Amino acid sequence: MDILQAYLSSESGKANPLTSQFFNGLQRSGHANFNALAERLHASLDLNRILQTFTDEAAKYIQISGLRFQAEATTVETERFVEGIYEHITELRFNNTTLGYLTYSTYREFEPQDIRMLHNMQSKLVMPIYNGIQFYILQQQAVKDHLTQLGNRAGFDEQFELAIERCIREDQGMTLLVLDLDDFKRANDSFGHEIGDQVLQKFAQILRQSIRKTDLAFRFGGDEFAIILNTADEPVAKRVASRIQTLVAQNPLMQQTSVSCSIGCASWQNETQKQLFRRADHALYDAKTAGKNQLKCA
Ligand SMILES: Nc1nc2c(ncn2[C@@H]2O[C@H](COP(=O)(O)OP(=O)(O)OP(=O)(O)O)[C@@H](O)[C@H]2O)c(=O)[nH]1
Repeated sequence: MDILQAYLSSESGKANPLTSQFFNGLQRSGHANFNALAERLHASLDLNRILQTFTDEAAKYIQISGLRFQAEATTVETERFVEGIYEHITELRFNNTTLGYLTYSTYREFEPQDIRMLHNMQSKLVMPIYNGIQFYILQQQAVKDHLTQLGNRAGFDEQFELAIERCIREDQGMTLLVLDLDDFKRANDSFGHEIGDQVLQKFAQILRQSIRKTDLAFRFGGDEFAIILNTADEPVAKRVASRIQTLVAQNPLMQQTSVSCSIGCASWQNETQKQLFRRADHALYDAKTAGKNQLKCA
């Protein structure tokens, strides 16, 4: 049975008379009381949880296969989001500014009374969503390096732990690259701190350009960086490292400041975070002592 048939069948509850009665009752009385919902929505700052709580309540009255909230800062979806046949998009506004857009995915078009009720419910969602977005932005700032906009050390620790957990749980590999600019102190001393900052920003851009969306790049601080690659395939890791070194060598600012980059690489081998990091760091040390601008794999 496909999703539409399931939805149209009586088992799915589409034609649930109790729901209809309740809903019609609400409409007749002119207003539904969503104060309890408002309280529950205010109890969390997590956008996913806020959206899920709202959807669970809305689903008592209307069949929704999924709800998505898109803001400038982020997009969140309800768990097990299923694309329906119809989409109903509404704007969430607060203080005359757009917070984002809600997309209801459904198997039938909304009736005017559905829309009226949803708008009533949505009025309870505005403040919790606003607070959730502010909280999300603060959380992002806490794990971001301000100069390069890459993840910072705290962000790395968090993501590195998650990556190792994924390796254990899903039997999927990962590779850690640790990178350090060569002779960056000399570039700083010769061209000044501002140019030094530009070198760091350019290098961060090269890292972003050299990895896939599923990989992550970080700046630890100073001229030290790391990349978590979503694969244990050494040739793939070597290709990424080589792309980075080539882009650095071809870049006019890097050429002008005579900065290159050394890279240490290690793939996960049933070990702890510390052990994997130590192996990659040793490989980086080997690359430095072997003359810099090199890649060494543990
Ligand atoms: N411009 C700038 N420089 C920084 C920043 N953070 C750290 N540094 C400088 O980065 C330099 C790092 O120096 P080292 O660790 O000796 O690195 P290096 O000269 O690349 O040495 P090798 O790795 O052996 O090639 C120091 O001069 C720091 O002052 C920053 O945010 N901006």
